[in-house]
Amino acid sequence: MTQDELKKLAGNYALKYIDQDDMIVGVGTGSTVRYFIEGLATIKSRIQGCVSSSEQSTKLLKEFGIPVYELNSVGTLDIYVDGADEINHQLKMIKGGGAALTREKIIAAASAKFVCIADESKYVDLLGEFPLPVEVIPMARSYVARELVKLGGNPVWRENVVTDNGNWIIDVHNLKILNPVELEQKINNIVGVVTNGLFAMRGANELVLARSSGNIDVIK
Ligand SMILES: O=C[C@H](O)[C@H](O)[C@H](O)COP(=O)(O)O
Repeated sequence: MTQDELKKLAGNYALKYIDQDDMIVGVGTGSTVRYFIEGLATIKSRIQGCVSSSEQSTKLLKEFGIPVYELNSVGTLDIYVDGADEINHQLKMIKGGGAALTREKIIAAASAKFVCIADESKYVDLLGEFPLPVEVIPMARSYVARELVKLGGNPVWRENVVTDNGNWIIDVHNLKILNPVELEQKINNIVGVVTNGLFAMRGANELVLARSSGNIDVIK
């Protein structure tokens, strides 16, 4: 199966988590989530709506006629479904390849359960081969980059990308992330960092993993 077919398989499988009527579902961003949103559209009469993690997902949800709510107007969400750029065996992730990391992290924090949907290529032993995205306040870009070098990384500014929050992204290459929780905290403590793409303090609760064979494994 192609990677795209596997993403679709994982996205459709996650519909099983919409197991009550009138749920408000937290939705992530990206090409895997796109399939989940397409699936949600087929059961939209059963849900109340969604909270969206990006302008891109909001646009798609609205095109499908799915109501989109502000996070501030709803309570704790039962479920948040999102993809990942890398996920390890402890279900800690690197996210933000699509620059949506900050809103994603906020909705994940405000949700009771985080279900990650991914194809097998995302499942890794050690996080860090995928460059770690860091969202920064624009004026802090060079300062933050110098601090990231001190942490052993090779920061590269993702030029021409502005996040939904009006900020910039630095991708940190060559990090061997042996302690994701510690690194997440250290990077978040650099002044000028909005957040970084390590989802380690709050990882996923379940991973819906589409194996290249076409089988789905649910890892908890
Ligand atoms: O900012 C983007 C998000 O963190 C995505 O969840 C992540 O990049 C995975 O996206 P995709 O499903 O397109 O690989």
